[in-house]
Amino acid sequence: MTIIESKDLHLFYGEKEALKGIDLAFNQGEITALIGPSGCGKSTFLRSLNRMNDLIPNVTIKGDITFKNKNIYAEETDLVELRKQVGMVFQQPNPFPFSIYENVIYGLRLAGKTNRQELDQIVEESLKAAAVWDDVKDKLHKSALSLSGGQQQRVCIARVLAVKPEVILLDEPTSALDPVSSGKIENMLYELKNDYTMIMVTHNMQQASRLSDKTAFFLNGDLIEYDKTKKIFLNPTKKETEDYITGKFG
Ligand SMILES: Nc1ncnc2c1ncn2[C@@H]1O[C@H](COP(=O)(O)OP(=O)(O)OP(=O)(O)O)[C@@H](O)[C@H]1O
Repeated sequence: MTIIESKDLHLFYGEKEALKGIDLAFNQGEITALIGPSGCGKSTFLRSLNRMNDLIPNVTIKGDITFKNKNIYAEETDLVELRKQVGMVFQQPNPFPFSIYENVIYGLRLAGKTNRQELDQIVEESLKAAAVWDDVKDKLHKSALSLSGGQQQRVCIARVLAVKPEVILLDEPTSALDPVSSGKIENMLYELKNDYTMIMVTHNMQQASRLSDKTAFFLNGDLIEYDKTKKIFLNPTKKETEDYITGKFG
């Protein structure tokens, strides 16, 4: 079942057309990898899915994005609610300068939740799901900034999980991390696969092929090919896809 979908999506930064009519539908419970050379529009597309591009001046968007059959660009859209349901993890871990505990419950506090017992439980569940509970359980009230980059990224993922999103957007979530931390996050995302729909920009072809059900290949603002990950990696239809996968460019 489709949960989020773009229809003929065009995005301009000033005069520059960064997305040239993207049609893509994401199924509930699947992980999709967005791949393609630098500057082809992957992050721009990802950010459009929860309206993060709204924050950038001079952006014009045409076409539609629907989340659970509702147009997210409609005037009545509640952006806080949208970003809760369609959460985002960035390339650089971005914990707030508060304690680990306060980071995880940030969204819940905004939503007015104050029951200590309930918050404690959500903190534990979210940190466990993000595979960082054992690292931090004895220092929940220490600053999140005191953690390693990999631990910070997992706390940021816990922060997203705590508000129970339906879709998680990940923009190169492991590219700033060492291989051990990256591996931990990859395994954790794999475990979360059944409970969430995930859409992930990655430059790491092994990561895309290990983790994702579907892969979308972008080039110069166009979607060139979108299919099951196996098909894209083993038997792509388009020559451009094959050239990219085999490392001929990018
Ligand atoms: N805030 C912005 N203002 C103007 N142009 C932008 C902005 N962000 C991105 N662009 C341009 O839009 C195009 C697509 O960029 P985008 O970051 O989406 O590509 P990408 O495929 O995610 O690249 P990378 O893999 O390097 O992150 C590029 O030409 C980029 O220079």
